[in-house]
Amino acid sequence: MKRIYELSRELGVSSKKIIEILSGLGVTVKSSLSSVGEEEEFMVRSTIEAENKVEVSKETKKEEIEKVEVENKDLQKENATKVAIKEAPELATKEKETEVIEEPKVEEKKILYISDGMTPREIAQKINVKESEVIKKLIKLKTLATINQALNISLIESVVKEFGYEPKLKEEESLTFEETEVENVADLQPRPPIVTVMGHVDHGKTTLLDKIQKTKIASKEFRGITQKIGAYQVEINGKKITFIDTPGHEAFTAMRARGANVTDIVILVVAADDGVKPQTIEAIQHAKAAGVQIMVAINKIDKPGAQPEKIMQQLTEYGLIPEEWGGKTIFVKVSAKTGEGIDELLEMILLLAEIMEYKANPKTLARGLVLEAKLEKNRGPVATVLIQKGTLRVGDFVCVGAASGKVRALINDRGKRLKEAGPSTPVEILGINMVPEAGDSLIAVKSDKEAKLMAEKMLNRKKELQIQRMKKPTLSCFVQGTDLSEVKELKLILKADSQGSLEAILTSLAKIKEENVTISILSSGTGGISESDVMLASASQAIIIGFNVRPSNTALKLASEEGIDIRTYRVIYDLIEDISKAIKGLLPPKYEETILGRAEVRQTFKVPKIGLVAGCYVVDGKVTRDAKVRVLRDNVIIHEGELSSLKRFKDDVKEVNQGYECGISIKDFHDIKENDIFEIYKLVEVAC
Ligand SMILES: Nc1nc2c(ncn2[C@@H]2O[C@H](COP(=O)(O)OP(=O)(O)OP(=O)(O)O)[C@@H](O)[C@H]2O)c(=O)[nH]1
Repeated sequence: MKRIYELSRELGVSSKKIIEILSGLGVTVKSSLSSVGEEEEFMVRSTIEAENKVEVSKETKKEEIEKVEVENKDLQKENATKVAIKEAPELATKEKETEVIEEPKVEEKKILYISDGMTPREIAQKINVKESEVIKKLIKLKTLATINQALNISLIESVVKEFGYEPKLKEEESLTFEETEVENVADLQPRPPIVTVMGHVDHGKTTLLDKIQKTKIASKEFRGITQKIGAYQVEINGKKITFIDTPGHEAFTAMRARGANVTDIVILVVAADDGVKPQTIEAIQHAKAAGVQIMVAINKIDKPGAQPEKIMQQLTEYGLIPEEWGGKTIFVKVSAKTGEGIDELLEMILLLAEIMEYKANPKTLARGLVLEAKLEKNRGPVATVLIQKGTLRVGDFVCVGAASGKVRALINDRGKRLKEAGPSTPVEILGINMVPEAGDSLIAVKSDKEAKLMAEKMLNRKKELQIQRMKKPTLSCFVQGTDLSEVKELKLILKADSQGSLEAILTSLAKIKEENVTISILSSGTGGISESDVMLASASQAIIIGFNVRPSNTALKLASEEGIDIRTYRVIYDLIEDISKAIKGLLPPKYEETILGRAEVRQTFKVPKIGLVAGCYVVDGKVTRDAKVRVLRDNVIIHEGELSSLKRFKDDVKEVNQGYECGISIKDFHDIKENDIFEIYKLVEVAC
C-alpha cells in the first residue's frame, strides 16, 4: 500500500494526475492521502511510462514487423503440419472475422498466431513492443491486468488487433473456454479474506484453529456438528473469514510449488512462553516469499511464563515491527486455550482485509482451487474446493483438474447443503467422475462437452507443467537466453554451517553489483539443506546455495524430482565468484555433480599399509571405484576427495550396489567415524 502523494513524488507527476489516471481505471480515490494497492500502483506506473514513451520510428517498426512476419511464416508452416496430422473437427478453431487493419500501414496483412492464456508479457515479446505498451492497450480496452496474468482469447484478439495484427488461433490451442477472465473493475465485490495459520511446532496452531471454529460456529449451530473439509468460515458481525484448516508452511508452500496461491493473510503463531524458533523463521520466510500479509498471534498468554514483549522484540529482527512501535505489523495477544484475545484477532483480520480490499467477481462462472479430495464409499469422488471467483451452483458443469462432471451437491463446512457458493467459500463438491489432486483448479463451464474437453486439456497441461517444473533456474544458465534489458532477479536460499559464515556470505553478496540484476535472499539459516528449503525453492523459482552443508537424503530426492539447482561450496570466495559470474552471464556451462549413491559407515578398522578402512553399507544408489566422495557427519561436510580402495570382502571391485556391504578407504583421509555418510558423486557436463 502506498499513499498517492508518495507515488506522485516518486513518479514526478502531480497527485491530481494520478487520481485522474485511477479514475479512468474505475478506481475512486478521495485525496492524495488515500492509499493505493500494488496493482493500482503498477497500472499508474505503466500508464505514465507508456505516455512518456517516444514514438518508435517508422523504420524500427518496419523492421519489427518483418521480424514478426518471418516468425509468422514459421508458425504457419508448423500449424499446417499440425492440421494435417491431427483432424479434430470438434475442436474447430473459433476464428474471428478478419478485421481491417489500419495501423501500422505497411505491406500485406500481418498474421499473429495467438493462443488462449497468453500473458501481456508474452504478447509484448511476440510483437516486439514494451510490456507497458500492451498494458496501456488493455487499459484502453477497460481491462486491468498484470504482466503475467493469463488473458482470455477474445481479449488477446482485441489487443493484438490494437497493434495492427490479424490474430489467428493456433490449432492446438483452439478450445474456446475462457482460461482466465480479466475482470472488469466494476464487477468486483468484496470477498472474505483467506487465512492460513503458521508457526513452530506446539506453539498452538491447531488449538487456535479449533478454538476459533468451536467458539464461532459450533455454539451457534443447531446440532453443533462441524466437519473437517480442509477449510472453514466464521462470521463476525455479518462479515466472513475463511480459514484454511491445514496449518503450517509445508502445506502452504507445497500448494504454491504447484502454482496455487490461495492465502491472503498468514497468522504467525508464536508461543509467549517460548519465543521465535526455527520454524517461526521458516514460516516468516515462506510467507514473505509468497508476498502475503503477515499478522502475529502471540499465543499462550494465559501461561505463567508468558513474555509477549520478548516475542515482539525478537520478531523485529525479522522485519515484523508492531504498529505500536511504529511498524506495520498487527500483533494480537491470544490464548487458544481460554479464548482470550480471539475476538480481537478476528476483528484485526477483518480490519486488515478491509484495508487490503480483497475482491472478486461473484457474477461469472466459478473458478476455484482443490484443497483436498478423496473417494468416499457412498458419495464417490469428493473434492473440497475453495471458490476463488464467480459462483458455483448445483447443476453447473465443471472441470476439476483432470476430472469433470455436473455438480450434484454442494456441502459447506457445517455439513449443510448449499445451492450455490460464492468467492472465498470452501465447499465439498459431489458429482465429478474421478478424484482430483490438491492444488488442481476447478473451472465451471457451459456444457458437459466443454467440461470434458477442458479436463483433457488440463491433463495435458499437467504433463507440460511437470516438464516445465523440471526447467527450474540453474546458476549456470541464469542469464542465458534472456533479454538483458529486462531486470532479472536471482533468488537464493542460503544454508551454512554456522551463523558466522552465513553473515560473511551475506555481507559479500551485498557487495555484488550488476546492472539489471537483483539478488534476493528468500531465506537463510544454519544447518543442512532440508525438504522445506527445496519446496521453497520450487515454489519461488530459487536456487539453493549451501556452504559447508549438504542436503538431507529426502531433500536431495525432492530436489531431483523438482529440478532444483543445489550448489554447495566449501570456500566463500568460490561461492561469491560463481554468483558474480552467474549474474554477468560468465559462468560457463560447467560440470555439475551427479550423486551416484550414499554409503553409511557401520564400523572402522585399521589395516596395515592401507590405513583406515570403513566397513560400509550402501544405503542408496551405488558406490563406484573411480567416483569422488564427500564425507558427511550430520549433513555437514567433513572432507571431500577420492576413494583409494573399494573392496567386497578381500577383492577389489569396480562398483557396489545398494543393499550390499563393502570396504571403503579414502585417499589421504583417516578421520572416519561410525555413522558417517559417504556421498559418492561424479562430475558431468551440463548444458543450459
Ligand atoms: N496454556 C496454553 N496451552 C496451549 C495454548 N495453545 C495451545 N496450547 C497447548 O500447546 C500444545 C500444542 O498445541 P497445538 O495446537 O497442538 O500446537 P501446534 O502448533 O498445532 O503443533 P503441531 O501441529 O505439532 O505443529 C497443546 O498441548 C495445547 O493444548 C494456550 O493458549 N495456552
